Amino acid sequence: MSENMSEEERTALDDRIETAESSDEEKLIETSISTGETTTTGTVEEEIIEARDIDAYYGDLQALRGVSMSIPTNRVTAMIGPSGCGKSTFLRCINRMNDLVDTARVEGELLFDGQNVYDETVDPVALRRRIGMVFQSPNPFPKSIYDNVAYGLRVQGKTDDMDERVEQALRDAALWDEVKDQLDKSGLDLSGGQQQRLCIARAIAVDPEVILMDEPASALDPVATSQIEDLIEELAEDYTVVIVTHNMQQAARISDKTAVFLTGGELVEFDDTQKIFENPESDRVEDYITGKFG
Ligand SMILES: Nc1ncnc2c1ncn2[C@@H]1O[C@H](COP(=O)(O)OP(=O)(O)OP(=O)(O)O)[C@@H](O)[C@H]1O
Repeated sequence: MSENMSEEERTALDDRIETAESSDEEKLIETSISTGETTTTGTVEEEIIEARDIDAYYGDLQALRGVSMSIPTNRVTAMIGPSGCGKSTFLRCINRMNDLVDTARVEGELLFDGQNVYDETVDPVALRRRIGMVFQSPNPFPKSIYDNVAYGLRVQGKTDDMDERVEQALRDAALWDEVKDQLDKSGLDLSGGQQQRLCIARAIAVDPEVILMDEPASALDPVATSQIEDLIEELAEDYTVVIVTHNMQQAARISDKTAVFLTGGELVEFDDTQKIFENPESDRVEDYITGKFG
């Protein structure tokens, strides 16, 4: 419980806890005092990532302008907005993938689990183990299904119980039943949707805390897209998922929080998904959501 509460606040809180009907409600209140934020729907969430005033540049081009937001733990957070507004750039700031672009530069603070990922002491490779990524086009390695999943585990020296770990990752990615009898088959011989679930299995095999997804279903047909959407919702029980999507209906269907970026790399609104889609604060967001532009 917070040390900085006034006597009055403490008494008010004690009253609330006493009258809370269930122990779950008590837990909710407790969480709000330690780290959480109360959302527009009254739920309380812990945050795992906090962006503070992030500016990002590619050479002279400014791709993000003063972006600040807190991303809740074990939820799906969607980034939407018109083409070129900086959604992918923001996603790639989170696990420092932009380091791989020579001209890219990031200013501001991006806290993950309380530490600025841009601190000199942070090893980006170790960071990316904790914050995995799934890309737009499925990109399995030209290896067997088994080896695709085992790859990251071997790199990390986690070679004990390998068969169990591979199976678990494939199960968690909702692919096991389809591939369990053909684990030696090349990952490239799977369908597009299966390949993307294989990439998700590869990402989760190394047990990250956060999974970043950059339009993970945009190259897939409607059935495969729906499977990926179901999977994303399931993954959020164990992982924090941050997804960039062009598809507003997809964001509305699967995300808990939505960030709306508009042209010029500005984050215009960030809130509970329901609020963004039903009653946004900003007229520009309203126009975007209702298809008046973008
Ligand atoms: N590697 C790069 N080098 C130079 N400029 C880049 C690079 N990547 C992105 N940009 C530019 O940065 C801006 C933001 O791009 P970003 O890909 O983040 O937008 P986005 O909202 O994800 O777009 P889309 O929805 O089309 O994928 C754009 O003007 C883009 O042209």
